[in-house]
Amino acid sequence: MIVAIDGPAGSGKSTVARALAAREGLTYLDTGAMYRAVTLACLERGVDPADADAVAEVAKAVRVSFAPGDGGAAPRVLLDIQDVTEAIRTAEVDRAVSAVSAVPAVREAMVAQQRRIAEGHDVVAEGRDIGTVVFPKAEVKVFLSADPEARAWRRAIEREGGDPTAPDAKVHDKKAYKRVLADIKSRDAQDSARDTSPLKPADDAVRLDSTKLTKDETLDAIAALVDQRRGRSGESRSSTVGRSGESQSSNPGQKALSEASGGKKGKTAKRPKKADEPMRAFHCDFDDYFDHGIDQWPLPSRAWHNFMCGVVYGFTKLYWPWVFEGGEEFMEELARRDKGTVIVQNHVSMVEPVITVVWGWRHGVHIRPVYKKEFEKNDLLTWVFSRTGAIPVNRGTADLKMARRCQRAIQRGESVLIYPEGTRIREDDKKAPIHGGFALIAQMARTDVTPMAVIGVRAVTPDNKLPARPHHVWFKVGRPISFGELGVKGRRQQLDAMEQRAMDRVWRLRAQLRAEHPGEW
Ligand SMILES: Nc1ncnc2c1ncn2[C@@H]1O[C@H](COP(=O)(O)OP(=O)(O)OP(=O)(O)O)[C@@H](O)[C@H]1O
Ligand SMILES: Nc1ccn([C@@H]2O[C@H](COP(=O)(O)O)[C@@H](O)[C@H]2O)c(=O)n1
Repeated sequence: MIVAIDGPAGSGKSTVARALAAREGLTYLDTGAMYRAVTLACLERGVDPADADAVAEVAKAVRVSFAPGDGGAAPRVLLDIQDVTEAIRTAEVDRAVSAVSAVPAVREAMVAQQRRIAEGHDVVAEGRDIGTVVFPKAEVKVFLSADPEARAWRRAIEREGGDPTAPDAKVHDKKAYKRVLADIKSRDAQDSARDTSPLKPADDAVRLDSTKLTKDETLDAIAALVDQRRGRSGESRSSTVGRSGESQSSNPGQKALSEASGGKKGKTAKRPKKADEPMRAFHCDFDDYFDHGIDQWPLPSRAWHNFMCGVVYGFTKLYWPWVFEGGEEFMEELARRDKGTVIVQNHVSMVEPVITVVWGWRHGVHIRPVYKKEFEKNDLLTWVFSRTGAIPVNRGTADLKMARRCQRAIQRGESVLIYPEGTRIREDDKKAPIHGGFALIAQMARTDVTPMAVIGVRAVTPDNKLPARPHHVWFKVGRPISFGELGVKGRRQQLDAMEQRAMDRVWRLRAQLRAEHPGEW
């Protein structure tokens, strides 16, 4: 499902989209942040935002992506590998961004990146042209507006460090408020008047004016549309919304919104979460397998899983005789506790995740590898991945859905297997940037990170081509690292320290294995 939320600055798009994403398990896409990141790149490179050709070159050269924020906070914005989350929110970027975003080549580059990010995902995307251009077939389209004064008031309070959603919120600096109001009006005018993808409601968008609505009321109104679209219209939400200030229309979504915002108190019915519902044999989709514990799968699926793991276990033991040094202690430790761990390994081939999964299976431990969604080239492959207990990740986005699935798996006692190098590293001197999402997952699940290293696998496919050759494979299992032992305070600092410590351990374990088995890689 795609939920598109468009509207002018300060109307509440990001606030509502983030909350909706968390509530509905959707991937959140802040497209404004992408245009801001390109604008920052221009400013940093001394490119004049009015020079369309030079701006277009910058847009084509940079890659904007997202990484999960700390413990459910807003996603971090990455410009190539630089974290620009805070740097893109300055008044200087505010003033230049509309000129940059009006350049057609910039829009082309960003829209392509946005569609790529959303591929295969349930997404809530917010911006100016989501319902009209980026996702014209979005299942839910909302055009969220508010009076310019209300929007400037919110932004001014926010800039003073206050919370505009608090009941006693006040603007202290009236001059600053006037400057913000002028900036907002100028941005509205530029964004609405440009030739390419101007800010305007899609014909089939539901219009919602948040001037007199609270944040929760706005969220409830949009969530009601999502419910209606998902066929959950019989259920009512616990809170009600006030007047939207918009007239009724014949648009069915608008009607649903009017009903939702009509002031009638709904029953306090808790919508069952999909992951809590038992699975029914032969009535499950891929998501069911990703969302549920392997022990919760229907009997035929568990039987198939056991059969496959048994066959693969036997085959790998014979063809790639493998050992896990320190593996028995690790399994004993896992057996003593009720939570799983986040396993991180170096990545050389496709052999190590397979062996690690069946090694866990042999010990009665479910190890769920996280795999790139790009591998899902067709339904058959997705079927295979889903039945092995693997969990997909949409790389290049703040894939909170994956993070939450992993968190729940760990809390159920399963462990997750992550390759922070992201790609297979087959040369000694090749260094890949580390994807730190594993530390965040461990933090969300309040568990530890277990480093492991593997060698011997490069000789299985020496030219990175099939057929795979028989060869010995060695794993070394490190001691789980807890956040408490890092000796640092603060969520962000702990994440950084964990990423560094865990990967250093992986590489140290690999060096030890290589010393023990000279010539092996
Ligand atoms: N209904 C509301 N009532 C009061 N304040 C709100 C409401 N919705 C959002 N806010 C507050 O207004 C500010 C602006 O909201 P937000 O950043 O979500 O707007 P936006 O439309 O995403 O703006 P932009 O396009 O500039 O990113 C935030 O501080 C938010 O907490
Ligand atoms: N889909 C979009 C989103 C944003 N823009 C431009 O970026 C500016 C900043 O957006 P915020 O949501 O962060 O305020 C905005 O003023 C637009 O110029 C866009 O063109 N299309």
